[in-house]
Amino acid sequence: MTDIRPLAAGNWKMNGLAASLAELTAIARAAQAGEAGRAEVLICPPATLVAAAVQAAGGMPVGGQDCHAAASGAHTGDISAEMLKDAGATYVIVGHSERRADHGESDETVRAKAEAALRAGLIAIVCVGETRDQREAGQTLAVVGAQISGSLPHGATAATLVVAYEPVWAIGTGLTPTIEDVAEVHAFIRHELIDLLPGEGEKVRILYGGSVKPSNAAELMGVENVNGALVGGASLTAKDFLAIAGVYK
Ligand SMILES: O=C(CO)COP(=O)(O)O
Repeated sequence: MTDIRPLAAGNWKMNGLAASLAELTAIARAAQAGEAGRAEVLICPPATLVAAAVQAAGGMPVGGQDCHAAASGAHTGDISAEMLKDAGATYVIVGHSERRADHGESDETVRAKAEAALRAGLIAIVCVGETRDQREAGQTLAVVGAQISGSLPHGATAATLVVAYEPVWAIGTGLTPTIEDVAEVHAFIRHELIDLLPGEGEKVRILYGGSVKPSNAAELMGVENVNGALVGGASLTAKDFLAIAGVYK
C-alpha cells in the first residue's frame, strides 16, 4: 500500500470568515514548499468561502463539506455538487456524522450525494464511524460495514473516492481509539473496499479522523491502512494543521 499518496484534509465545519483565508494561504504556501512531503493537502472551508478559498489556495485543492444529490432545483439553502465544481472545488465531504446526526442523513442519502459528487467530477470523501454506544456494544465493525456497503457510490474508483473513518465519540472530544483499534477498523475497511471495488479497493485512500492533533498525528498516520487524516479543530490554524500534515515530510 506504500504507493498510495496520503491526504491531509482539513474540515473547517461551520467555522471561518473571510479573514480566515490567511490561514488557508499559509497552509497552501507551506504545502507548496514541501512541508507536507508527498502528502496531498486539502482544506474544506464552509460553502461561503469555497470560491475565495480556491483563489487564495494557489492550486492547493479545496473541497465542500456537503452537497445535495440533485444538480439543481427547488431546494432552498442547499448546494449541488455542480455548484461546488463551478466554484473551483475538487473534493466534497459527504456523510459526515454531524450531517448524519443533525440532518438525519441515511446511508441511502449519503450514497446519492456521493454519486452526485462523482457525476459532477468531484472526488467524494465518504465518512463512516460508530457511536460510543455502538462501540461499547461491540458493534463497531458491523456498523462501519453497513455504512460502507450502504453509502459508497456505485462506479467509484481510487481516483474518485476517499473513505474517512471517524468514530463519532472521538470527534471534538480529545479522545482517540487505541492504535490497535484504528488498525483493526482500517484493515476491515480495506477488506470491504477490495470486496466492493475489485482492482480499485486496494488503492482507495482511507483517512482517520477524530481528535487528530500535532501530538498524536505521527502515531495515527503510521498505522497500516491509514492513508491520511481528516482534521477538524486542529485544521483551523495553519501552525497546528501543518504540524499534522508535516508527519509526511
Ligand atoms: O469531524 C472531524 C473531521 O471531519 C474531526 O473533528 P476534530 O478533529 O475536531 O475531532
